[in-house]
Amino acid sequence: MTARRLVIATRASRLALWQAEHVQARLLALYPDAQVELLKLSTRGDEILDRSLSKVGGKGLFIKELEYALLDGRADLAVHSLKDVPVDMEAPFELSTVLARADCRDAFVSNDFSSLSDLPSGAVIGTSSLRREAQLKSRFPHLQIQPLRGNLDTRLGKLDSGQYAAIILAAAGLERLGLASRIRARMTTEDSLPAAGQGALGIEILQTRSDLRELLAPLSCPETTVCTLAERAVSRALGGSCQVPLAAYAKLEGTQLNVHALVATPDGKTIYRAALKGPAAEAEQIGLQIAQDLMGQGASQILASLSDKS
Ligand SMILES: NCc1[nH]cc(CCC(=O)O)c1CC(=O)O
Repeated sequence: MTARRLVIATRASRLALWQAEHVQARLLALYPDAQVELLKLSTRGDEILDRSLSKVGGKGLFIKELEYALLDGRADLAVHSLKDVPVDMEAPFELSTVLARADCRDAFVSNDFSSLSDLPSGAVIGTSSLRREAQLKSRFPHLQIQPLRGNLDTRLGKLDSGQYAAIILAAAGLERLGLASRIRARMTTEDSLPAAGQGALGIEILQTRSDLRELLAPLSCPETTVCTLAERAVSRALGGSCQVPLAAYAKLEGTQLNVHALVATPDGKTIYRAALKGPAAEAEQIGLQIAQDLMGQGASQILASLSDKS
């Protein structure tokens, strides 16, 4: 590899910067002669902190500005939390690389309680994720859910100011920011099935950049790639967005992929679950079959009623 310059587009939040710097460090370790720089951008998703994201247009909000930078050549690659990358990425963009996953579980964070089962009736839990809300309401119907927006530091600040008895956050984000000590309990995937791609990082490039595809290949984690292929296939087949309480989680067991998914009503009163094991080589097919299973159970009505409202 000859010396060259690479620019990484990133959001400017502390978590996004950690992720971009992680990719920067991995690239520099591989290509010590390269010059790897960060281009920090503000996205609409970062600017809209007062309204529920599900009402203002969903996940793409966090990545558009980064894609403009790829298009006009200001940046070569964009680093994202895979969870925030729309499942229907289209030409000229490509999800070229999925890196090794950190803990994909949701974390229970509280100053006063050590787990969800310790919370008294009526206690207020902060989360703006419909997926977390539906699963919480189903498992702990005596708790109250209140919206919680903002970056990780903002959300922790709101917990500390006493507005919530507890909040639910992705364990991976807290770990990356050195905040793992705030985690009181990691929720089992039975109690809170994660979002497709949770805990993994994805790199986006222009499809025309086969030079980059090769250069980034050593960063790819084959296990995480295959798991998230299945998870994102479930989400894609269900027209997944953050307007829908939808979870998908895959685990690699030898050569077999074990995939679990659910679709719920936001009140948690109905939860359709599906699971399927199959050869890892058929990851996307397994995801598709799970989505069909969920649709057959009744998920299609939930999806239709939620899209009517938006
Ligand atoms: N929805 C925002 C978001 N996107 C990625 C993470 C954390 C890191 C990850 O899951 O990869 C978070 C925060 C959270 O859900 O608590």
